[in-house]
Amino acid sequence: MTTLHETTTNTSAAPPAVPLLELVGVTKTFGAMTANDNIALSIMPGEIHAILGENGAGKSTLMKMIYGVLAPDAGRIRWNGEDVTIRDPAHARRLGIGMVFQHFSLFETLTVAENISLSIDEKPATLAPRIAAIGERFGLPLDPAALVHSLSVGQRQRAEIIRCLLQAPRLIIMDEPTSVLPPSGVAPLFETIRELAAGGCAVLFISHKLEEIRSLCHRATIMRAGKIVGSVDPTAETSESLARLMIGRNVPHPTRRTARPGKDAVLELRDLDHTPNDPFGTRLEKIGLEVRPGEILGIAGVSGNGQREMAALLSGEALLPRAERDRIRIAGVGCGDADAGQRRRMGFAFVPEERNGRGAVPEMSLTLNALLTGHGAGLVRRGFVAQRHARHFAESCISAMNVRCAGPQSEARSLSGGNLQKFIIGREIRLAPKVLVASQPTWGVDVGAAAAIRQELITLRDKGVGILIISEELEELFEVADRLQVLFRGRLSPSLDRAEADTARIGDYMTGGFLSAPSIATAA
Ligand SMILES: Nc1ncnc2c1ncn2[C@@H]1O[C@H](COP(=O)(O)OP(=O)(O)OP(=O)(O)O)[C@@H](O)[C@H]1O
Repeated sequence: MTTLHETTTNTSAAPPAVPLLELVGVTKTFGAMTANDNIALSIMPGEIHAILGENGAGKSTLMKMIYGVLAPDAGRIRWNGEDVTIRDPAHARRLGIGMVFQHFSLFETLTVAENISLSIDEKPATLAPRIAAIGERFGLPLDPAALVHSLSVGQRQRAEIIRCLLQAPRLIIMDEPTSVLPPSGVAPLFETIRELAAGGCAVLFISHKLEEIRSLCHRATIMRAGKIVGSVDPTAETSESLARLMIGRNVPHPTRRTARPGKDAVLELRDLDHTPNDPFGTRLEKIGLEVRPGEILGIAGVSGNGQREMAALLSGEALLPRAERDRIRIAGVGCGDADAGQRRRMGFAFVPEERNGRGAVPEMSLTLNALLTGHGAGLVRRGFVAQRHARHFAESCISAMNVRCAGPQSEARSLSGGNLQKFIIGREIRLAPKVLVASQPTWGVDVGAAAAIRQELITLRDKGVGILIISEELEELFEVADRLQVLFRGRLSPSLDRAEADTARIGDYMTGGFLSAPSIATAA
């Protein structure tokens, strides 16, 4: 293993290069939890530097200190060879540090341009064409006039990335920037990053996608439980060896046997047309699908093609008129007009793509978050919360999913992104549903935990549960789904068995290839 300095020190007579950013002995604790322990790190101008680590390893905490969101308890931060105390994000931006957050920091009721104008100090009207232009140039198309609450997670992340690029930073911190980008958006983003680096901008890049790190980054620093455990040239590693360095063991691959689905569907959408209230939403047309007990149906497609609208209709967040209730059926019973609580009582469980706000209440403890959807599962008795049961239930989610936290009393917001996701999945699985709908189930989750979640989903399927997974990650769908359908511009493709669903076929469907098929064209 080489160290950073071995690769960056110039052996000629040129003066030693000064790191753009240097961390010396940086430490941060939260109560008894040491999130960052004596961190030493240096980044040169023009370097694309990956920070790798399991969920909860301390990556985001470290980035937040560099961006002035958190203050270190000990240690020094040096910028361009001089000690600095980064007081807040505005100070970081003045220094030339930009950050794309994993949890979005956009105001929902403002437009994209209004949001960006808050940190750029330029009028939304003059910003709008620049936003459109930079979006166009970097393959991140986005309507500057769109209200943020109407955007998908992927589109919100685009807004964050564009905001950061507009500030022309000298160091750009990207916390899982590709996790919700469409596959076609990754290559242009990498081109952007390479261009930025060629111009001398340093990039700190956090990702759980090891192939991305191998193809993009010059160095990778590996963190485990708050400490740096290594620094490598990722191009000289394989994904397996990087994963091993990160989690300290080989990553298991989920095992599965052929599905033996039951006959009668546990979830059906029949010829469903739906125009969302949101003017920026996607209209759904003639959506039809069936999930039987003991099978996993995967919905592939790039986010923004109706995934949000479909998830809202499935979960009961958006309702159909009573006359159309039969277009959505759970275990054969029409429920299109039933609210989320009624559907849950019918055996429906749901993992939304947004863990904060929809999947969990950030300010509440994990026990109370377990109660949110688990109250019907014996956690409330005679109108009173059964405290002990609720705590045990939360504890069982924590231990089964290996959630890194201080215990069931921890507030949801104190968990790292991936750990909160693991908790939410664990909670929904433990409700013993008849049907589970999970949207982007492993978004932001490390490779080891993603494999564990996929295995849990397969095990749940084998117990006879019908599962619908909406995911942008084709690899994931190929690993867990028994059948696949693709959502494109609010239309759902015919179903393909996993054996017939190769990347080329799905890719064709993802660009609307199925719409020219005679049966669909007629239906249109
Ligand atoms: N505000 C906070 N209060 C208490 N604990 C916190 C707080 N912020 C972070 N932690 C804890 O610090 C540890 C490191 O969290 P951090 O978010 O830095 O991890 P991460 O490596 O970015 O994980 P992920 O890959 O899941 O995003 C976690 O155990 C987390 O629970």
